[in-house]
Amino acid sequence: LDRCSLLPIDHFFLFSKRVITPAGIISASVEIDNGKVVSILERQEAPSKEINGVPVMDYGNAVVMPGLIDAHVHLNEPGREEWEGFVTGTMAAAAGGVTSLVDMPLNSFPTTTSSELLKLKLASAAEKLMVDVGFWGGLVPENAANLTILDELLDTGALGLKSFMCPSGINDFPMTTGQHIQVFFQEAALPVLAKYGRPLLVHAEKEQPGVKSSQVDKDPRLYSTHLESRPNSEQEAIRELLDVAKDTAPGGKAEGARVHIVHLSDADESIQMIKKAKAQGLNVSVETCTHYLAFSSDNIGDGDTRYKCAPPIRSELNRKKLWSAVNDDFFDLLSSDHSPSPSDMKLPEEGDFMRAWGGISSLQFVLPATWTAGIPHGLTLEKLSNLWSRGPAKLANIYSSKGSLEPGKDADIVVWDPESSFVIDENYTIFHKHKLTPYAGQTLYGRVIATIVRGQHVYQEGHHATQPCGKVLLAKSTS
Ligand SMILES: NC(=O)N[C@H]1NC(=O)NC1=O
Ligand SMILES: [Zn+2]
Ligand SMILES: [Zn+2]
Repeated sequence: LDRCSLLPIDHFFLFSKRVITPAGIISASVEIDNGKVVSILERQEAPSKEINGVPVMDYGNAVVMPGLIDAHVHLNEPGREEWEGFVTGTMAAAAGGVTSLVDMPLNSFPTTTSSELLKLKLASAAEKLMVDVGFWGGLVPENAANLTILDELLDTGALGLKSFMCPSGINDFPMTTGQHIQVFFQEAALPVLAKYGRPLLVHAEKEQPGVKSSQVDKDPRLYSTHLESRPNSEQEAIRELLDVAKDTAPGGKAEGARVHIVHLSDADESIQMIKKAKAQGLNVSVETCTHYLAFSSDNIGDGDTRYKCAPPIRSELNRKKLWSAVNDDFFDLLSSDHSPSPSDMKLPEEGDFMRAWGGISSLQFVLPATWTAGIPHGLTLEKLSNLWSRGPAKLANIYSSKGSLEPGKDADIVVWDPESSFVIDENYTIFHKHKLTPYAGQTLYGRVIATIVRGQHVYQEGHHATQPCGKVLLAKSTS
């Protein structure tokens, strides 16, 4: 018995009337053998129970789609596994239809800022993964001017680098100022980023002088106190970052280097600047997160720190503008920025927004939450799939093997029912280590029926495979 899968067979067909392929949504049978998609054949009705002795799983009208790839997750292990960890994090991912994720270099201790520390991560992840997991390396002042350390970190397989332009909330992951990033980019864009073809991811927010201190007299239980402490926190950081990235355009001095802006919340000035940069050919990409598309400051109650994150969730008007940007194909991908903490660090009793941990717990819910928030805005299944699978696979450079359903690629699949709703109540199993989440109590559309990682049914209808058989996703070294 193969305990990696709830369906211990290597070779099988999936049938569904809604298979999401790069060529559109078709009624088809998908043949899977030895972890790979072998063929996708259009057919209107399910074949019989077997084809030449090979079993057929008939999923009827459920959607068969590439598994989600969440390129922005904090699993916090080693060092802070009491916050989340590889086991609970990847179980939640599997339950939510996420077949690969990329772990952030911070909130774990130590942070992932060198080859040795990445190896420590890899050792710590071994035999705990229910889905496939890659790793971003950290760019911090200490290594930003050390090309040898960065080269080794990428050579060991970090999928790219990530840095913060504001305090990260974690003392051992210090911020890189615009100045640091400028120097780093001048020195390393070609020999490090372009050499490996890997992106620099940036948390693009800047603290505004005087703003924080002007908040001290305000009521910390009001969401507005948090929101107004970071009013235009993204714009100035993005302006500086785009200035640094100007030579990434074709023919530019830094051609081949890529910059990615994580978790955009500001739908005004920041979007205009990024649009302009893209139009000028700069090699920049951008993500937003489900919580910015699902929630707005208008509906956050006093003291409800489950919603505290940075950049902050902004107004309802801003949320609508983010959806317009989704509809205009402005975003390259969506992510969770799952950044949980022990519940007491969210200060649920005091409800103090200024002192509570900033980070939202969401990994298990991003598929139904994105879909539910998107329905009134005309979100299509194909767009959802592109934003949650193709886009992140391209960012992480794993699109040759993942991120779409095509013959030859990994059979990473989520089977789900967009029309079926469920309530996240006390009867619903949350696999995150800590159950505090702003999605609690919500009714969401989009029940996950099965999650398949490289041909293995790792999750089906509330149950996980008994053995974690996820792989680490290491970038190929250039040598
Ligand atoms: N350290 C950390 O995970 N910070 C994350 N949390 C959040 O809300 N935004 C972040 O960048
Ligand atoms: Zn961030
Ligand atoms: Zn993050």
